[in-house]
Amino acid sequence: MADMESSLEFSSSLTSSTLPPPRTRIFKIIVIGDSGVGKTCLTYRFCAGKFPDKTEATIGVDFREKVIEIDGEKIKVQLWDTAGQERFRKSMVQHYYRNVHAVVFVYDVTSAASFRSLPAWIEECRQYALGHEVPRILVGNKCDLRHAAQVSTEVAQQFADAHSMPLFETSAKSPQGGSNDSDHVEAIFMTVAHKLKSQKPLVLSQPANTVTLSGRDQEEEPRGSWGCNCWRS
Ligand SMILES: Nc1nc2c(ncn2[C@@H]2O[C@H](COP(=O)(O)OP(=O)(O)OP(=O)(O)O)[C@@H](O)[C@H]2O)c(=O)[nH]1
Repeated sequence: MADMESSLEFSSSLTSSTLPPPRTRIFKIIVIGDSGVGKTCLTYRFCAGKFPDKTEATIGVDFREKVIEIDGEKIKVQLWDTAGQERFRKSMVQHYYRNVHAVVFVYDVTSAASFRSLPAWIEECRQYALGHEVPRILVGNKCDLRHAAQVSTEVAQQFADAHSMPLFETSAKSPQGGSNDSDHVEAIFMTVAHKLKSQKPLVLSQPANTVTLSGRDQEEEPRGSWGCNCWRS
């Protein structure tokens, strides 16, 4: 009996010490759009849960991460907040586009110019070989400034439909996402994460107890297809 107990003890300690740590999947999502549309505020809002006190133009790229749990699985959402200003993005741009799992295009609902720039941002994605198999969403930010809106929901929806993207209108600033009919920032990124999680095959992963600040050196794995625009939350 004593032998049996000690062998059980041995086998359980062997199991716990030899099992690899559980792996946490990482979803790399890049956020792009003109300077000033609110990319930093949106990513900060999702990761820190609040509107930042103060922001400055992003130089190169900033990373923000948040671990979320979906259906009992911990997933790391890694948001790459890219610089909108050309002079601050040139040297970094090729790094944004490596191993990307989803793209968030942002425009400012109070800036028609930022909306008109969207085709150029889509074209840049195409140049870096991000095709329609990579999930993309369109976000109209600053809905708390509806009175100053220059881009109507109808026009934005037509553009989104033409590019097979779901449209979300939100506010990084308002606690409730802007007006009553606006989307919550958290819900938008969670919707993207749910979609990515449901994709097969699996995406990047790492042991749960390691920290990654950059996705640059991670190996690429095949992605599933996600071309339809029918998954609005
Ligand atoms: N009213 C309002 N202002 C916002 C909102 N989101 C961002 N802003 C403001 O818009 C300005 C630009 O926001 P950022 O998040 O720095 O913009 P960005 O797109 O990251 O800009 P770059 O880093 O230059 O590419 C700041 O003054 C923010 O306070 C919003 O939802 N509502």
